[in-house]
Amino acid sequence: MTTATHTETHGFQTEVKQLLHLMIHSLYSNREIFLRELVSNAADACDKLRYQALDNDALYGNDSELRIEIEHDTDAKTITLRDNGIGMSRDDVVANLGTIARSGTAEFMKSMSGDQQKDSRLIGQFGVGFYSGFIVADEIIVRTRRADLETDQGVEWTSRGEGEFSVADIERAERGTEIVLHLKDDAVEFADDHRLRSLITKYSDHIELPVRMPRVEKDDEGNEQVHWETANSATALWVRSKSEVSDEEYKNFYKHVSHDFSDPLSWSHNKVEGKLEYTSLLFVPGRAPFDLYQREAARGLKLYVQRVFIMDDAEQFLPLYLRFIKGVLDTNDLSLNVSRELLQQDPQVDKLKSALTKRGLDMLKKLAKDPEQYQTFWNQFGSVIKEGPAEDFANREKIAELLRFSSTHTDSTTQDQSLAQYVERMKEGQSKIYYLVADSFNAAKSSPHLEIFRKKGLEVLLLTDRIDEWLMSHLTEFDGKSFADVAKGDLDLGDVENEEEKKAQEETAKSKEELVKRVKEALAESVQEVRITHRLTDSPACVVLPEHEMGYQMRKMMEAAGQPLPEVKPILELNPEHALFGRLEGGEGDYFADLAHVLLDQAIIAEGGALEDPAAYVRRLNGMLSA
Ligand SMILES: Nc1ncnc2c1ncn2[C@@H]1O[C@H](COP(=O)(O)OP(=O)(O)OP(=O)(O)O)[C@@H](O)[C@H]1O
Repeated sequence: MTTATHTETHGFQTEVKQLLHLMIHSLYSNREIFLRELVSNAADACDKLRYQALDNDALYGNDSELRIEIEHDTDAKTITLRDNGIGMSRDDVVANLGTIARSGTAEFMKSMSGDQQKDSRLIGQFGVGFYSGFIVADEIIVRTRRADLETDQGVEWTSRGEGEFSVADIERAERGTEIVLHLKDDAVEFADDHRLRSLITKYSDHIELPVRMPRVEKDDEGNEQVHWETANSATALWVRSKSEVSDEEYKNFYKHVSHDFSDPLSWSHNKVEGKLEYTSLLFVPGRAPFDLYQREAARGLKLYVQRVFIMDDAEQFLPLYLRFIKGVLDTNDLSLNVSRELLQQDPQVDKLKSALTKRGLDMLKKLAKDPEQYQTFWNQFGSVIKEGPAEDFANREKIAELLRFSSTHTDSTTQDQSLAQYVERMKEGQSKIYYLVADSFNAAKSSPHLEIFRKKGLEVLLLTDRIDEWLMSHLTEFDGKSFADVAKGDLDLGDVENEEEKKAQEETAKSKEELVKRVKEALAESVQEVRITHRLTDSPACVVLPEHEMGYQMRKMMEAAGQPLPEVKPILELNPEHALFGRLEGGEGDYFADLAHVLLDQAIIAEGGALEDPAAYVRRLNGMLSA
């Protein structure tokens, strides 16, 4: 019996309390994952010890055979997990087993709806980790000692998972951690040899460390003898050859490295020998984590050097736009004593990064062959991929092949059209890929700029993600075709229009020169130019921006980021076929000026723009309506 001294009681951080509460609701039918989570932690603790022992062999003491042990006691209704890994100090225990370090967790949990709270896949993405023990236990006792501390610096942590825990100092001869789960009455089924063995095979087979369980045998004299026997295959999964690993094993391994509860969408396992020597196992998750857009969120691969675990979240090996990829990199090209700092200077890192980037892109290209799976991927991660062309110029063509868009071809919000499909559908004489950027799908779909394109049967990509304009400013061409924003510059439909049409348009423009001049005078400072257009069929007017001007979407983003921008005046284009154009031609004095202003303001509104003086617009319009 250990004597506990200096007992203190602490409250759990609010996030932990919320998590414990949610877990009970959402994870009931997934209860067995507690074993996977605790074994993962134990394996991580052994990995950390092995890594630290590279510089300090003394940490092993007289026990260098790293292992995990699991035993149960049916009568006492307990399961005990033990590891001889790195262990924890008292401060570590309070910090690690009383809080959730991941930032944004509290906000995310608050934002979850009732149904979402019951969705195990959502709650699973926190990495419920250690706390999952409380799905099956109504009391957990942790006894631990950090490998570099003396035997009198052991710690005992106890909690019933109800808001608080206590910690005390204990004497502990062994380093590492022991976790005793006192099972709830409805979870005693887990205190069973057969059940535990099958769970270990299911979840922990691929862990390189032996997971051992006791087997009681009677010797010749009838005395009970306990043999510890390894219950998993204890070979790191990525070391095995592809043909030996089943899909089920890959999926379980993904859950181990990612702490995700859902299956991955796809994976890519490669062993490379030659100039670079590495094994990589990369996964595409099925669902985006809540902190995908938070700068400080953990990302990156689990890094091993010659099979020794070096660090989690090694972010140097993949570009940001592939930050959702999870997995393992095991290489012989780095030295065992690499640290995060050293990684930044090592030239091998860049080579590995470009190799893994290629692997990642190839994996996505393959995934794209299954349109349904790829759509799931795109809906979750598409806007991250859109960061690609700006970040990774060298791979921009490959990235462009992976992009999916909404388009006038489908007129649906689903982004499912590739550039290759667009190019295939291009009309004879069409040389450009047309696109339109707007704030929302509806604004895009009914933009006046599309009128002529619809009339001529020309497809236009409809871009409504915040990042789209940024994306398009980094994509210059695809398959030899350049991109053209339909709301910027002069309208150029190339050879889709014949010479006669062009000539007729020029003539109309010429004959209306006088009117254009009058409108320009009436609008004075509000526009930089007025011209006649044939872009429009139904609308009387639209505004366009000069070819190289920043679009409205990007302006809004820059302004929101506190970046002041010089004002740009729009170009107003008028539709000579429209009835209101006829009114303008016949208009005089105030009526003429009011109508010119109303047409300009309406064009800005249709564009999703904000009027500088909305009240003036309303006044003018009402004046005209009641005239
Ligand atoms: N068996 C163990 N030995 C040593 N430290 C442990 C052990 N189990 C947990 N810990 C420590 O407690 C921390 C919190 O564990 P928990 O499982 O809650 O989250 P995590 O493993 O960090 O996160 P995630 O599960 O999302 O990866 C771990 O990071 C580790 O530092």
